[in-house]
Amino acid sequence: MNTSPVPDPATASASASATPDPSRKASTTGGEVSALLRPFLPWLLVSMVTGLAAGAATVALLGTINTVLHRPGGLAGGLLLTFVALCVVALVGRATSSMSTNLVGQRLVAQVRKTLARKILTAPIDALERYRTHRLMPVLTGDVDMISDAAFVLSSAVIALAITLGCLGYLAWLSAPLFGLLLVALVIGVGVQTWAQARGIRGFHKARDAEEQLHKAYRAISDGAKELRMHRQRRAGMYGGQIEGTVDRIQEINRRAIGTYVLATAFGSALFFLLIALILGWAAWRSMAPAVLSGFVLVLLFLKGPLDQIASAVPGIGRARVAFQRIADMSARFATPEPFLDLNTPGEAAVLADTIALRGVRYAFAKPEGGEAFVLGPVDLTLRRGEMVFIVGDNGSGKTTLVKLLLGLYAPQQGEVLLDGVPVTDQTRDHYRQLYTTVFSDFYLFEDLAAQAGQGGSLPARALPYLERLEIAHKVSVKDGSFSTVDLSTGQRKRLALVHAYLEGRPVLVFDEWAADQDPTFRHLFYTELLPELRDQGHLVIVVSHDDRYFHLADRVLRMNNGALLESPGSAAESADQVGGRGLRGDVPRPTRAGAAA
Ligand SMILES: Nc1ncnc2c1ncn2[C@@H]1O[C@H](COP(=O)(O)OP(=O)(O)OP(=O)(O)O)[C@@H](O)[C@H]1O
Repeated sequence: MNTSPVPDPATASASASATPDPSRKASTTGGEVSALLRPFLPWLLVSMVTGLAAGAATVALLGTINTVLHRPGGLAGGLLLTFVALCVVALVGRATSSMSTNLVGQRLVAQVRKTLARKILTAPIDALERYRTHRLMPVLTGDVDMISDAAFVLSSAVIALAITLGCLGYLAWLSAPLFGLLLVALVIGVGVQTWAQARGIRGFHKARDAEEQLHKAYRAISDGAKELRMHRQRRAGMYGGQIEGTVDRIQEINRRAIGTYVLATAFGSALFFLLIALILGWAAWRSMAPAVLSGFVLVLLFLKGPLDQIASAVPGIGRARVAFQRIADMSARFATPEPFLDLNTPGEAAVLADTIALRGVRYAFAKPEGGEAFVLGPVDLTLRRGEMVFIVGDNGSGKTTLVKLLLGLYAPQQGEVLLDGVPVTDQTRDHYRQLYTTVFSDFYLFEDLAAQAGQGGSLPARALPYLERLEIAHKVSVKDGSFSTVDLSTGQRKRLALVHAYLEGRPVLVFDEWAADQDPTFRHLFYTELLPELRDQGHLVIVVSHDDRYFHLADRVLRMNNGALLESPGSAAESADQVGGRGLRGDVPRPTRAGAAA
């Protein structure tokens, strides 16, 4: 029996899909953020060193200017050379620091984009299903862009910080008592900014939560556009209640958060002018060398620029921190990829020699709020090459879940799947999946047929007979490895998905409610000709269906009933008459819930 490491989500908290737990967030974020930044440490170091050099050179320039102001000869001789050299260092240092910070920012964004895409592509399907799409998109777009924007701001903020530190050093050297005064003002200013930052970040977190709600509403107005046209009350509720309310809430939260920063910055400016007044007062009270006083005031006034730059960068950096936490949280949720899921090499084609079997397979979903957890199985089932098997049952009885287990999309929490008698393991599951071509009821139609291009023969020529057979050749052609259009009716799009299936030529074909959108004539053709032909070509054909008029055509009918599998007694006997017993195993009907014999 497979002792899969996949945890039973039934025992997991149903809140897994809700807002992240802050304590968990804090513990995961630090690690994820430092893992994201680690590859860029050398560049960050370059940025820091050159930024500090530019800052030091700028401060030295200020010192030189102050000296020149109090020297009779003005800017000449050695001082001129020093001035020019310092200008060069300040400019080159600033440019290098800006470029390396920007490079780090852009590479970081590119890295985050690739990492997230990779994580989504390799995440277990059930983990993706728990993390809802309306939560995924704001992270992939808004949060990543936020970091990109912050990278620009950060580069000037780093230099401003370097200049500030240099200026502080110079001021300390100029006059210890005046520097003492400045230090007191700085401690108060930094304290107020820190308070503003904490308050601002709290606000940005709230706004970010509301943005998820907004995204959900945006999805509803695009995906549910038709329904909303038809229902005035719902439309009004959607706009007035959900969108307007959420947008106003976001606006209000952001306004307050940024307002806090603005107040803190204004307070900082007031403090600054008070400080200058105090220094001038001090100079009047205690005699002081003019060069010291002018130098102090000159550098202090200059310092206002970098300080303002840092203050204006703080909200953006605060928002980037929130965005970073969301990215890190999503990253941590998908931290356990499916093992052995290859993104690079096409690999060998999978082969079905004889059977696919489920042995004691059980799967339980997480318990939804206020509802019962759905449990499927344990299920025992053997399917053979060249069989046409229908999976039938009421809505919500577990047909799609059974198919997902069969396809290897869900790993069984108990039991095992066997391919030709060999258990499918984590290592072989992705290869095993390549046996199947699927058309789900909520299928996604890829326009390009590139995956089939390498199989010899011209793709348009190979596709044409299928397009003709499915009566869509007058609408669609294949050009440059893609369908010329997918702007078709739902039924026609499903026919295109079937063309994919034909062209792929994989051993097992799975159709989940394929015929539901087809007209009666084509539905008849599907059940009576297309499916039997595929079966006769040696494919194992699995059909999830509610079309009871055609159940008698199946070699076997498997009925799902509230998570239990029951092989329909009629189907085997009926089918035995019709298909000469092909693919039948003479199984007796057997409920395969817990306790059933394997
Ligand atoms: N991602 C999920 N999380 C939690 N429960 C789920 C999830 N997907 C399905 N379920 C539950 O599992 C049960 C079986 O769902 P499934 O989609 O397998 O039914 P089905 O037989 O294919 O239904 P239908 O005929 O309506 O397509 C449902 O009751 C549903 O509530």
